[in-house]
Amino acid sequence: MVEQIEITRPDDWHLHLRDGAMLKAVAPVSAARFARAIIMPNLVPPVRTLEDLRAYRGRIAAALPAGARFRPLMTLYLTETTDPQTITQGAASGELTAVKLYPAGATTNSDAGVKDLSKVHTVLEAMQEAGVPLLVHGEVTDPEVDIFDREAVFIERVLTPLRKDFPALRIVMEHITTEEGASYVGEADDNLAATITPQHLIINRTDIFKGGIRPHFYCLPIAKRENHRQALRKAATSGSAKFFLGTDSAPHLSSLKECACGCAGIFNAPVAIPYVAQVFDEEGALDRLEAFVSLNGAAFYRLPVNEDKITLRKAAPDEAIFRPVDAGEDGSVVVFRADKPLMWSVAEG
Ligand SMILES: NC(=O)N[C@@H](CC(=O)O)C(=O)O
Ligand SMILES: [Zn+2]
Ligand SMILES: [Zn+2]
Repeated sequence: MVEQIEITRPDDWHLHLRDGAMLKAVAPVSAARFARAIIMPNLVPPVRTLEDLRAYRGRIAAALPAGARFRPLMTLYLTETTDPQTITQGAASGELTAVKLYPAGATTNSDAGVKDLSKVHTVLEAMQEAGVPLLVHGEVTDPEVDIFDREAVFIERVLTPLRKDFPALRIVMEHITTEEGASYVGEADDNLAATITPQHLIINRTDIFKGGIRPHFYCLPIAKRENHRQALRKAATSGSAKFFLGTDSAPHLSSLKECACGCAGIFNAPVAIPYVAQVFDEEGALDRLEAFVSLNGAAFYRLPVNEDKITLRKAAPDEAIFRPVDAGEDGSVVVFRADKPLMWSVAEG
């Protein structure tokens, strides 16, 4: 029985760090565990220009503890007025790692997103040309489409035509939640990859309503039926280089989740790696954990693999890991906790 493993330090390929007091509260949490992270641009207002991007990168740097070696990989929020030159310049200078597509209205802070994809064709051409990946929140916003079907319908209505129009564009389907998503990505060419979150490997839609409504299990895309969770576990542990960890750690004040119309987003940064280790252990795939959390994402983004290591141990973590994170005078953020006990912890690193 494996009791301890050493792996290359992980990266987080989908992270919300927010701004202001929240940024100060959560940036050190991710920096303590991950070497790098793709920083989501859905601030209010969003990160739309290279000036916005530089200013945000500066605020992130200022929120990190002295001596932290964490590297934020910056992204821009795609809008119908994004200038293709911004892409070309950002790619050339190395400041821009990726561009995020939010269908307008699909998720938290997506109002400034794209309503009509034909309006961003020249931007997508510039991205394809410069090798800048497009990260997609893959859900349609058509109110007629059931919330549990929005990802599968997105693949059919948006992703397939998009890939046909831009065959050389590198795309990450963020936080996949369905069997359809996993098999579509698994069967596609190497220009398409997907991130998977810890929570979608752990909870299904029934868990959201177990014993009452559970706002801290609510995120978008919403967790689906058990067969989908099983398909995601299979994809993550398959060894396929197309799947990698994106925590989608998305902090909201507990007051904004525990209310009549709670926000979508799960904060998991303190526990993401231990929970993913537990999933891989349960699936008998600990030998593939490093690929999922530390190697596959770097390969897709054409970045070097991290040099330092971390050690994971099969032992319950200190209870403090679940303590709500204080976000200043506005309140605190509840940490994701599955109903099943967590039996893995980060021992060193
Ligand atoms: N995942 C979520 O439920 N919420 C994210 C946005 C997103 O990643 O869709 C957030 O910014 O809160
Ligand atoms: Zn999203
Ligand atoms: Zn997200």
